[in-house]
Amino acid sequence: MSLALTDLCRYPIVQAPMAGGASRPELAAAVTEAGGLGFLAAGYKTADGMYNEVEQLRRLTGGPFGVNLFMPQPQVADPGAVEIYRHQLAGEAAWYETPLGDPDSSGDDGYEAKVAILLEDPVPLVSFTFGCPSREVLAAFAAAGTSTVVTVTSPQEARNARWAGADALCVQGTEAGGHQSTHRDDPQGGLAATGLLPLLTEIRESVQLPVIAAGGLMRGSQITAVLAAGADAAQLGTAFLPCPESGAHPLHKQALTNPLFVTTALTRAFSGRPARGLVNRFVREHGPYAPAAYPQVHQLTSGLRRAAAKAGDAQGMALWAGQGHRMARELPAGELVGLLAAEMEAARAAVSVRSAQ
Ligand SMILES: Cc1cc2nc3c(=O)[nH]c(=O)nc-3n(C[C@H](O)[C@H](O)[C@H](O)COP(=O)(O)O)c2cc1C
Repeated sequence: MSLALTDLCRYPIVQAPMAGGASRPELAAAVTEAGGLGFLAAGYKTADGMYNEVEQLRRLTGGPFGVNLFMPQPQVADPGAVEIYRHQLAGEAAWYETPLGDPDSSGDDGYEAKVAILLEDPVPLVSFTFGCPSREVLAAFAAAGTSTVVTVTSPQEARNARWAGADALCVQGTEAGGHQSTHRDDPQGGLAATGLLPLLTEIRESVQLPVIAAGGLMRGSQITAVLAAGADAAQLGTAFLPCPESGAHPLHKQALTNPLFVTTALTRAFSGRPARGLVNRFVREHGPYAPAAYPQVHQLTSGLRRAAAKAGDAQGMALWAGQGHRMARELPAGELVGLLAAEMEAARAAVSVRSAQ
């Protein structure tokens, strides 16, 4: 089965799955109802938590949607490096009056159980992040009538995903907010080497699969540009963060366009894996020292992140955002989808006028 996104939704606009609470069923439903494709994020949730959200979403819309799963990560981190980072974060724990998490607690978020639920009660689309599922798992989804998307950050990952049987790829450039979805974490900084457009072009030339482009896309004109470069659809995360239906923390929403947060960076500070977020005090102080240790660092800092959010301290929160964050617009999700579609149309018209001259 190959993925005909245009059969699934009116506009080639995918709302990115966003773990950590942003992509709530209300957000996914509003996007789907407006003619885009809404997504739920199952990462960091229990299998029951994912199931409840799927049921909630089904009550809100009869339209198509996707569910995103994190691939389980091998626990290969250097324990000495994690201990040193724990020592470094002791001052944060004292400041926020909260203990550091246990880095060795199981990082298993119930991948197998989630796969079993989604096979028993199929959804239209399932996407995978941080790796590629086995051929057996992808074949089982195909047999259940579910289309599969594997997120890739390099041509090699794209070829592997095609071999494994993915129906489509989500090509993620380094501009993207949140974690880089590299299939292997390279301690030297991650394998994702290029921005979206060159990566998209290279993958389109070597892998014949439908492609969803992701990373830094905030305006309809940018979506038109990636479609012209060979993408079948665009996946936007940061653009949907400020929507009233998004569950992002109010400080996170405000920070996107706050001139205090000028820039983003890829940092391991919060999770031990490269992820793009606004540069705040925590990123500046700890990013350079954070070890390549996912999910150990994620577990170590989980209480700190919660405490900073509770204290209303954006300088200690993980403010995931893509490079286009300054262009974020606070609109209801349905209106944002309509505006993006109108901007795409305007950009297409401008190009055809220019080429006719
Ligand atoms: C807050 C946030 C959380 C994210 N969580 C996930 C996730 O759970 N699964 C996933 O595949 N991608 C996740 N992403 C990455 C998006 O899928 C997508 O690649 C990215 O948002 C595209 O870049 P943009 O934010 O500039 O639009 C997340 C992004 C953000 C901003």
